[in-house]
Amino acid sequence: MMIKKICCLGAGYVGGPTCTVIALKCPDIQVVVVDKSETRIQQWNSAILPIYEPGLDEAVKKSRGRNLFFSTDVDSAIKEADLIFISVNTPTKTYGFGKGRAADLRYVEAAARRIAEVAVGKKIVVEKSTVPVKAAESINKILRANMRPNVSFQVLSNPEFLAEGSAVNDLLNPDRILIGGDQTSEGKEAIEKLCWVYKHWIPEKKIITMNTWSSELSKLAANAFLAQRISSINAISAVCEATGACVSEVAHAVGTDSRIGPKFLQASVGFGGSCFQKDVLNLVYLCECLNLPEVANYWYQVIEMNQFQRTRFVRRITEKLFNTVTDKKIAIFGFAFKKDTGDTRESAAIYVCKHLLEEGAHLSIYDPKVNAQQIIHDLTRPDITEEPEKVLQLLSFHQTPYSASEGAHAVVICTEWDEFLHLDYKKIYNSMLKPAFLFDGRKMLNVEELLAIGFQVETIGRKTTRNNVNRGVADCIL
Ligand SMILES: NC(=O)c1ccc[n+]([C@@H]2O[C@H](COP(=O)([O-])OP(=O)(O)OC[C@H]3O[C@@H](n4cnc5c(N)ncnc54)[C@H](O)[C@@H]3O)[C@@H](O)[C@H]2O)c1
Ligand SMILES: O=c1ccn([C@@H]2O[C@H](COP(=O)(O)OP(=O)(O)O[C@H]3O[C@H](CO)[C@@H](O)[C@H](O)[C@H]3O)[C@@H](O)[C@H]2O)c(=O)[nH]1
Repeated sequence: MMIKKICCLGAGYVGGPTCTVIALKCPDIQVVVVDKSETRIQQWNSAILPIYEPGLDEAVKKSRGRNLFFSTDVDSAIKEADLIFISVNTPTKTYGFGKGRAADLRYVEAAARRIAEVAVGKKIVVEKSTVPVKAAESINKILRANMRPNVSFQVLSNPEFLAEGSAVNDLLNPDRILIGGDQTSEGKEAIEKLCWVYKHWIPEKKIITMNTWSSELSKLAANAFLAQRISSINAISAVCEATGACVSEVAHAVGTDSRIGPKFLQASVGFGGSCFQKDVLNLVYLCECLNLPEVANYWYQVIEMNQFQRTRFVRRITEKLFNTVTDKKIAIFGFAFKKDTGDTRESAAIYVCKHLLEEGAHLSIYDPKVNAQQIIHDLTRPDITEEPEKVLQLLSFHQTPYSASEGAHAVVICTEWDEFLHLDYKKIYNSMLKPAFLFDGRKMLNVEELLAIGFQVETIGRKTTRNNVNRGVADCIL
């Protein structure tokens, strides 16, 4: 039996783009992406997709209605599919045992129970969501305890490594595809079938197979290593700011060691996104449960350093603005957790804004892909503020960075959108109150040009005040 029909439970940032690329590259396979959210499915079937990813619109248009379908009819899709991806959300638990640490597996469990209830025939169930080690075993138990007669299941782990903002490209040209499964003949047969799907466009040597637990742990380990690199360079950025060393130069020098490599050494206001914090915490909780407190503490430091970096940045803003931001207008450039996405989950901007709002600053916010409704949602959440009404009065939203910065005391760059590289900063400077401050949380702008315009510039990982320029520190070109 080859795979003719695939169903994916969860039409989110992973399920949508992943299935779009499978449908694009496997015209012989019918792919149905289902979700319990009617709104999300309606958006996938409309001209304006629920998520922004470069290249996604075109890819969806090519396959939708041909061999790619988005539907809320979960049961029919499960029944008809040979292979079912579980691509539902696995957020950090906000209640009960493991609160603030463990992954909340209720959506994965609900998906498994639905599959068990309605599936007929032989099915391969593929865990694509990021989960703790041994989640596949739990899925297996749920399926077997509830399955109908004459049904058989094989559960595989196939974690996803795409990054938002480059999802389509990552899916088309992944570094590797990882598939874990039972090392039995049935397990190996299921692995082969999933390999066959990927081999439509991915060279065989990039497809790695292993046991299920290794595969599950590899996903958590990969994200922990990536997040750790960012926390490491951010820790060094604090030393740079205190000494006059320049973090870009240090990162360059460190990254040219071929054993270390240059990627993921970009110091910033802190990492965001739905994955890094959640998955590192997931690993921390796993270690705690395995009675490995030293290992848990080791990885927890990655999160603590990230929180320190965000707080440190806001403290620096406040200090430079003469120790008060109350009633001052501050323009926030960028709200997404990174460029080329409209996603704001765990964005550093949320925490920067939270602290500034607590100090009573007026924030005028501009982001090319995040709408006002989303920002209001993020900044009035109960974990961010106890005074949502007050927060609403302190916020304004803008269609251009120019209107956001008009009459402002400071501009704060939170997201590294390319368009911020090409703005008319002279015009921005002229429209601001003086002294005009610019805080570059992404270390993306040319400090010398901004200083020449007249800005007071503060950037991550470098001393940049005029005094320092005179002392020659401004030689550090970003
Ligand atoms: N976002 C990323 O870049 C990324 C990358 C790699 C891995 N992951 C992992 O992939 C998983 C999904 O992440 P995401 O960002 O796509 O999440 P998401 O929140 O964007 O999407 C999940 C979707 O699943 C739906 N859903 C939940 N339970 C369901 C059910 N029982 N039946 C049908 N639909 C259901 C939700 O309505 C939602 O639309 C997570 O485990 C995440 O850690 C995410
Ligand atoms: O040198 C760097 C690189 C990234 N970041 C920040 O780190 C966060 C995460 O960025 P990135 O990893 O590019 O995006 P994600 O979409 O979160 O992707 C990560 O998380 C996904 C979900 O698990 C994985 O699939 C990907 O492989 C992994 O890169 C963002 O806030 C970035 O701005 C930095 O501050 N410095």
